[in-house]
Amino acid sequence: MPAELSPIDKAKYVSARRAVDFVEDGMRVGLGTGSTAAWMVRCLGELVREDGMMITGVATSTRTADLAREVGITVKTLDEVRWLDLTIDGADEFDPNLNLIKGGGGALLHEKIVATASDQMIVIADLSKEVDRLGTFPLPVEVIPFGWQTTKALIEEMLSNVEVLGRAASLRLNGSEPFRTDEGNFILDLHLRRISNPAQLSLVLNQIPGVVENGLFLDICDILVIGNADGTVEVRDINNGTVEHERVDLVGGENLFADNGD
Ligand SMILES: O=C[C@H](O)[C@H](O)[C@H](O)COP(=O)(O)O
Repeated sequence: MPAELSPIDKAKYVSARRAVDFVEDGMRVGLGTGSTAAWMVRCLGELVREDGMMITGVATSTRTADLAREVGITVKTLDEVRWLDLTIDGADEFDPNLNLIKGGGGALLHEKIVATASDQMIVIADLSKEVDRLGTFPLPVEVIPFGWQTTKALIEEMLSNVEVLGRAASLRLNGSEPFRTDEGNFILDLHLRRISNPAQLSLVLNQIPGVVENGLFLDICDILVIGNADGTVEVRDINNGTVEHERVDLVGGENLFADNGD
């Protein structure tokens, strides 16, 4: 008897299940990182194993690559594939224009490179990620370890010149050590509370020496699939302005549950 999913896992599963409907045989697919994206990788693996779908996955983190191989997806590097048909990924926040904050799991750099290399980006999320204005979730910024305290001070100084409510930056830790990204870099989390001009902030952040990339994903997401615990999903398409409501069968998620490791 499969285990019952928690409400949050039901929401994540149905968003992931609906999103993989966009994947077609032969596609090159960017595979996001995080707990919602892990559901998507599991769903895709099922399509590969049970329906014989042929896809090539490009993973945005080593943990996603490991999971994808485990479930039967062929994984290649972005340099082998170059361009992707679509990327499916989670988000930490989304606003009404489908602008995002990402990087809660520290994978923002690879995620942004992969999403930018894709014809289409589909974001999967539950309603807890919806905000009127970005900034409640601390904005992750990937910085190189060399001189990171100077980089942090430059970021905090810059923040006094842009329209945000908070100004503090904190070094992300893994236990007592700095958290390391897949590139060996550090993450500074910016506690901004409200970002009035995300485009301006993204530009100025990326001009600071030592900053590699920031977690603002602006004008990159094409379709957002919001999952709910009752099995309903909302599919918002920013390009054609449509919003559709559908229902997804939850039983498939319970069968996948035992294996969903992220
Ligand atoms: O670095 C991690 C990614 O940007 C994730 O997609 C994001 O943090 C959302 O993760 P989750 O689906 O676990 O909430």
